[in-house]
Order: sequence, then structure tokens, then C-alpha cells
Amino acid sequence: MAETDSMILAQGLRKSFGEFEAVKGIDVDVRRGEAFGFLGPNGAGKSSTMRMVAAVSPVSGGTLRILGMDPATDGPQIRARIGVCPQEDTLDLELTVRDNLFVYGRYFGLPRKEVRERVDELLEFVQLTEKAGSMVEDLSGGMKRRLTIARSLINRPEVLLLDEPTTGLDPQARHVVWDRLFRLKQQGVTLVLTTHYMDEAEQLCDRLVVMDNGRIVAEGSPLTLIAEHSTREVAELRFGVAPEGQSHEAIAAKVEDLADRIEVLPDRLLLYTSDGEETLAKVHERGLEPVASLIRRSTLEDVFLRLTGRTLVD
Ligand SMILES: Nc1ncnc2c1ncn2[C@@H]1O[C@H](COP(=O)(O)OP(=O)(O)OP(=O)(O)O)[C@@H](O)[C@H]1O
Repeated sequence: MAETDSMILAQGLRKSFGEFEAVKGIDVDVRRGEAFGFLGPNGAGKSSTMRMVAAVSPVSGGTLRILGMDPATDGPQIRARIGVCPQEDTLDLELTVRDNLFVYGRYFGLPRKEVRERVDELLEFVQLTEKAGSMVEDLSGGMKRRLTIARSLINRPEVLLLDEPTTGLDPQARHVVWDRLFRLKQQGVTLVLTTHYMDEAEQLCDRLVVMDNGRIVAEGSPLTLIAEHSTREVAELRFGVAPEGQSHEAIAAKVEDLADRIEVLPDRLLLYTSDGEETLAKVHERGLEPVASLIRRSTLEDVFLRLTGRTLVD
């Protein structure tokens, strides 16, 4: 296949571990310059997919092309042109921040002077210039993640693969990472990321696939997916102790006609509707008094719930 704008093209892609099939035939086409996400709960097959795309795990079935190349035969050429930011930080704790990048750059076979310049540039990009001489073990979780991102950029990759880039980080550290990823996208780097955070997917991804049990269950932009699979608003109602001994199911039956759809979760009812306030008022009119209520817009979490019957955190 010639050079194309298709950065990653998967058709019927499969990954098996013995009898167990972790990826059950997925089709994906990631285009140049976009931020593409794999959203799904733990075990959905996101990491297994990413490892095949990173050309470090052999494909079990179907076809996969990365930058037009076949990972089975062109692994080294592919790895030279992509960046990989793994789920766990795999930094060398016994080296300084700067040396972690320097050693990695040399590993790519880049000349010393070029690596030195690139390291300075990257330290600045991930805002770690002042930590250049620190040992990695002294960094915060957010700093370590930024350093791992810097390391994955050493070879100026056209595609950056990020496996759960902000898992385990606090909200502020997540925002710093998101900001850097936005900038990379502006610079034209194609981003491919996995996440089980719906807000991350909504913030970062132009397009995403929702994965569950090794399959793609939906595909589109965050807004399209929400428009296709959910309503504009959601009224979340909590009835601490069910009134008059009623179960959530019984309450749901009483308000069924007020919403397009109702989900009964262990701790709350979700009423999917175009106008949450109006729906809530009607719930009150029926003599039902939730102990807490929240009107919010639909999110990808609602899309996931609709498609799989489960929440992402299950
Ligand atoms: N090397 C392996 N050997 C056997 N089973 C594996 C292996 N790697 C992954 N699996 C299984 O494949 C399934 C998909 O795992 P995968 O790590 O791809 O999911 P994921 O969506 O990335 O979830 P997580 O967020 O937990 O990484 C899981 O059931 C997992 O236990």
C-alpha cells in the first residue's frame, strides 16, 4: 500500500491468547491528524489492540496496516515512525529525568548532538526543564507521565499511541497532560489513545470507537454518538429509602411515560429526556420526592450504558 492518509487501518482485526479471543474482529480507520480514541471498560480489548498497532504483539487474524505498512514484516520501520506511551510508566528510576530521554534517544540511533537538542526541547514542552537533573523517583505521578510522553516523542513520531494516558493522575495533573496532548494535535501529530474515562474521550477525541468484550459497539464523534444513542438531558434521581416501601423499579414504572427511556441503577434512576427540569417537575407532581436530583446533559457514559447495559466503571 502506498503512503496514504490512513495512519492505521484495521480490517477484521483479531487477537487471541490461546483459546481466549480478546479482540474479536474490529474495523478501524484512523486518519492523519485526528485524535482517535478507544473507549471501553477494563478488559474490553483496548490494550491488546494498541499493542498490535504498536507492532509489538503479533496479529492473530484480519489485516492491520500502520502508515501503510504491515507490522508482520515492517516492525522496525513502523516503530521508527510511531511513539508509544504505555499504560505503566516504564522509566528508569535510577537515571535523571534528562538521562531517561537521552538514553532513549540514543537507543533510536540518533546522533548525540541531535538528541541533546531534542531532549531540551522536549523537557520544555512537558514543562520539566527545572527537573532535568532530578532522579525520576523524586517526581510526582503527573511529572512521570509527562516524562513518559516526552520520551515517546523523541523520534518525532507521526502517530502517538497513548494507553490510558491519565489513569491514576489527580484532576489537575490530568488537565496538564490533556493540554500537552492538545498541543501535539495542533502540531499535526495523530493521536491514538485508549481510555475508560468518558470525559477524557469527550475532551480529546475527534472520533472514537466504543469497545466492549473485544468488539466495537459504536463509532463516531463524541457529539454524534451522544445524539444518536441518548437524549439531550438526563434527570438523575436518588430515592434514599424508597417511599412507601417502593423499589426503584416500582418508581420507574410510575414515571415511565415521562421519559424517552429510564435506566434503573442500584443507587439511582436515570430519566432520559429532552428537558430535565420539566421532567423533574412532573415527577414531583406525582407525589414522588427524590432525596437528591441532578439535571445534566447526556455523556458518553450514557451511550455506553445504552449500548451495553453497564456503566463504564462496573
Ligand atoms: N497476555 C495475555 N494473556 C492472556 N490473556 C490476556 C493477555 N493480555 C490480555 N488478556 C486478556 O484479554 C482481555 C482484554 O485485555 P486488554 O488488556 O486488552 O483490555 P483493556 O480494554 O485494555 O483493559 P485494561 O484497561 O484493563 O487494560 C482481558 O480479558 C485480559 O485478561
